[in-house]
Amino acid sequence: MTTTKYLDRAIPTISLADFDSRVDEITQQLCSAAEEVGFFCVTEHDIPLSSIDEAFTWSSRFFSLPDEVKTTVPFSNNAGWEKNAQIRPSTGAADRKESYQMQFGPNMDGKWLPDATLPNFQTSALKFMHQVQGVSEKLMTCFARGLGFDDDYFVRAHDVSRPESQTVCRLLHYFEVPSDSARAGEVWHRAGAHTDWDLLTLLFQKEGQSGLEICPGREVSTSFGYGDTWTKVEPSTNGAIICNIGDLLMSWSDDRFKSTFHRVKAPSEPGDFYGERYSIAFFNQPCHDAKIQGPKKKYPLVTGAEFTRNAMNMYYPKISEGKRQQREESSTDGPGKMDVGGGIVAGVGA
Ligand SMILES: O=C(O)CCC(=O)C(=O)O
Ligand SMILES: [Fe+2]
Repeated sequence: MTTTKYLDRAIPTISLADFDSRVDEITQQLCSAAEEVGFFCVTEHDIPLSSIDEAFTWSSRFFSLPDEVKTTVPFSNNAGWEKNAQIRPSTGAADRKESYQMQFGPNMDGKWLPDATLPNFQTSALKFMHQVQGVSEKLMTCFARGLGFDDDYFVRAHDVSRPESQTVCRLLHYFEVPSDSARAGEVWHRAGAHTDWDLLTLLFQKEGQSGLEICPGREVSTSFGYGDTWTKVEPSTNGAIICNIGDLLMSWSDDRFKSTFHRVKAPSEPGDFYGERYSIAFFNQPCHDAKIQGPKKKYPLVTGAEFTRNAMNMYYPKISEGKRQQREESSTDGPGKMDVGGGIVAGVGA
């Protein structure tokens, strides 16, 4: 087995305290973090730690439900539940996890469980999502300023009160990995290396549940290759939000801001975390009718709907190959590796 090469890279920590009076300073810090690493940590963001803890409690309540219940809200159109069904082009195999994607508007029709099944879940989830949207809007304001757009430019394009909204909050649950999996010759992908294809991702992790790693160095949003030297991003202990630039903001900034490859490593080396792992990712997706083009017009103008479709086309052939490969593997490994969620999960902003 090969040993992972690691490099300590500093992940900038940026405080949003006194946002209105410090907006220029924060803009400058965010823009340089986005230009250099593509990942940064946001503190003093006004979401209380208790709300984040509560969101994780709801998440574990949701995932503790029997699969027969969760399968009544199956994944389609970027909303709903899937299990072992997301295939990454970088690995060609399914991530061993389950996820539940929630949106703000009509895309969730039929995708919320009835209140009798999980009382107050929908209300609590939407409350948390609006809090995260609030932080996203501050970051969007700064990135708009940094690029010379008017302050509301990105906020308008990501208006979650419109039916055209595509923004997604994704609850994630990675399964425990058997500690002898490497010896048994098995590879348990948690989240294979990828970039997110949204504007900006806000990620909540749980203390002690490590595994997130980044690999900076991508120069243009149209390239797929990434290096082999990783940097660990440890979960925060104080409610800090880990944020990363997605492909959409990379192309919308004419490649000035970097959408960085990252993964949740399949544990295989001493010190890796093998236990079950929960995280929550909030993907800021453009409204269908948003018009996307950077200030220097490096890439042709596309709408939010077209951008998502182009991203799907770029990944889809590789995903299909992966699906075939997974089917072949499943036929020798037995039912443990079959999709429960069914179908290919793509176009999820990640
Ligand atoms: O679970 C994590 O920590 C990261 C998840 C992620 O990168 C994604 O879902 O796009
Ligand atoms: Fe991601």
